Amino acid sequence: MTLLEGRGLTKKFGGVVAIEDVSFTVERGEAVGLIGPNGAGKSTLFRTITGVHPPTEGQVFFDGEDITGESQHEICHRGLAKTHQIVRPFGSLSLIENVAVGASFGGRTFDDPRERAAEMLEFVGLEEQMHADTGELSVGQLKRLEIARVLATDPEMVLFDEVAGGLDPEETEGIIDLVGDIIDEGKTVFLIDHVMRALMSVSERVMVLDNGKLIAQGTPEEIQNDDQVIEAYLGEHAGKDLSDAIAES
Ligand SMILES: Nc1ncnc2c1ncn2[C@@H]1O[C@H](COP(=O)(O)OP(=O)(O)OP(=O)(O)O)[C@@H](O)[C@H]1O
Repeated sequence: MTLLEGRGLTKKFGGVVAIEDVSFTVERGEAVGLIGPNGAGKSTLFRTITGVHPPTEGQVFFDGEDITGESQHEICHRGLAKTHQIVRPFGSLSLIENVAVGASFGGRTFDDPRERAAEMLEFVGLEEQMHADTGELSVGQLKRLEIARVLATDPEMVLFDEVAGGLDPEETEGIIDLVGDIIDEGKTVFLIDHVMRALMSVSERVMVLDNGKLIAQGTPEEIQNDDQVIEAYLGEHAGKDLSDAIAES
């Protein structure tokens, strides 16, 4: 059953067409990856879905309802949440306080937001740092904190925007394992990542954006052998084929 659907989504910034006529569906419980060269429109698509900015044209449906034009807050309350590409916690608050604030975003009420925050921090492996200052965290730990913040809102579906960006290989593996745990818990997941090997290891299906257009979708294996996808990436990794780009990512 379809949980998220985009119909003819276009987003223009002045003369720049960031995404153009993008239509897609994500089924309940599915894990879908979104790839594409730099500037292809991936983050814009995620922001358009989650109410950061409304589409110029087209509609977004979540759980059968038209959510086009709703605020981030309203969309979060429906159970559709997104991690931020650049994590900016409240520096003056401890980890548990940051996540407890997250638990209240979207207007959801929990009997004890701190208890919920503590559970989420444990789930992402930050229980020992619960009362620490966010300034003491590594990039990998900040990404885990961001995941805890989003999970605290009790989403049915999570959009991960480059959750492995800027991490070393070991941290990347840890974060991707965590995304795998979230998928195993039954959440529907849509994720962008430049670390394609990692993305393909957790995605059942992969969609490809190039120049704002959805040019292909299929299983990770189909995508790696798709001529249009290989061509889109050849521009970025001149002289290499897609499998090399994936192996090196
Ligand atoms: N707020 C904005 N104002 C103006 N132009 C924007 C804005 N956001 C995105 N763009 C433009 O839209 C296009 C798509 O950008 P977007 O960040 O969505 O691509 P991306 O695929 O996520 O790229 P990357 O992989 O480098 O993060 C780019 O040309 C970008 O400059």
